[in-house]
Amino acid sequence: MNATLSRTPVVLAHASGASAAIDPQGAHVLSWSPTAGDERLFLSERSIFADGVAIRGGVPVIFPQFAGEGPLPKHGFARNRHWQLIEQQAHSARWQLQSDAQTLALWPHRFTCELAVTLADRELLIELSVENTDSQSQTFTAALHSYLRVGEIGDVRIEGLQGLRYRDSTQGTREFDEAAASLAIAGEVDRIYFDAPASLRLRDGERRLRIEQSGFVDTVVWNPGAERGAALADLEAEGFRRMLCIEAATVGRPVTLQPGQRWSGSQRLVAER
Ligand SMILES: O=P(O)(O)OC[C@H]1O[C@@H](O)[C@H](O)[C@@H](O)[C@@H]1O
Repeated sequence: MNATLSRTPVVLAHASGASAAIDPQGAHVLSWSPTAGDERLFLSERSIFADGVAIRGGVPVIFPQFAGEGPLPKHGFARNRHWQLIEQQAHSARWQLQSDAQTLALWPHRFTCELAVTLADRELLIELSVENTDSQSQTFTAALHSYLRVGEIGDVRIEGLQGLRYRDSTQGTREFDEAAASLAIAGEVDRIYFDAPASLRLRDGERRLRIEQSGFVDTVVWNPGAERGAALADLEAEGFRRMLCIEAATVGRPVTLQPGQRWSGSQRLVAER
């Protein structure tokens, strides 16, 4: 990674009072407040801001491999690369990541990714697109790995997952059907919900967050729990209590693009209360 590249975050602001900050490494949203003082994303106090090191919190962009679903380093390489800022306005900005010698050495496919971040009144929209700029087809998995800030993990509930098939990654590849209309998080949770709905709701005390996705077909729910959380060197003590990842993802059915084809997926966070 080029150490001379600036890591100064881009700060966006909207007339409604909303703000967001995005690090050029990974085009990584670090912070989103729909109103002043109401931070909705979790960012670990122990996160390491070194070039090429993944940030613990915010919204990591996962491409071209989700977790350990292939031969690449965990979660691929997009989150560890410097993205080029290609457009910036007061409340929106767009970054680009193109294949280069380093990405081709890891994954032999030419591509152009774009990430657009747009603030609106009580809303944050994150849109990822991938274009196959190669002469061969390419297949990938991807996610917007959002770390949502919560008051106390034991008190939150996720609505909208009932009836979905999921893979419980804490039990290898075993699959189950979600029975809960309102899912509580007790201990480590690491699940891929297949064919997820376009909208979920997170209840967190008085706060309500609507989580919408399009393009991405799955939703990942992850919290490391106490034991695994303590083993993450870049997560502060008891940090697992303050975070819940609800990720717009495409894992179960990877995307295949023919030369010249483009795929896009988005996640929209709406602070209802
Ligand atoms: O520690 P990392 O590489 O950022 O990954 C965090 C978690 O990311 C989640 O998306 C995965 O489902 C988990 O299995 C993984 O542990």
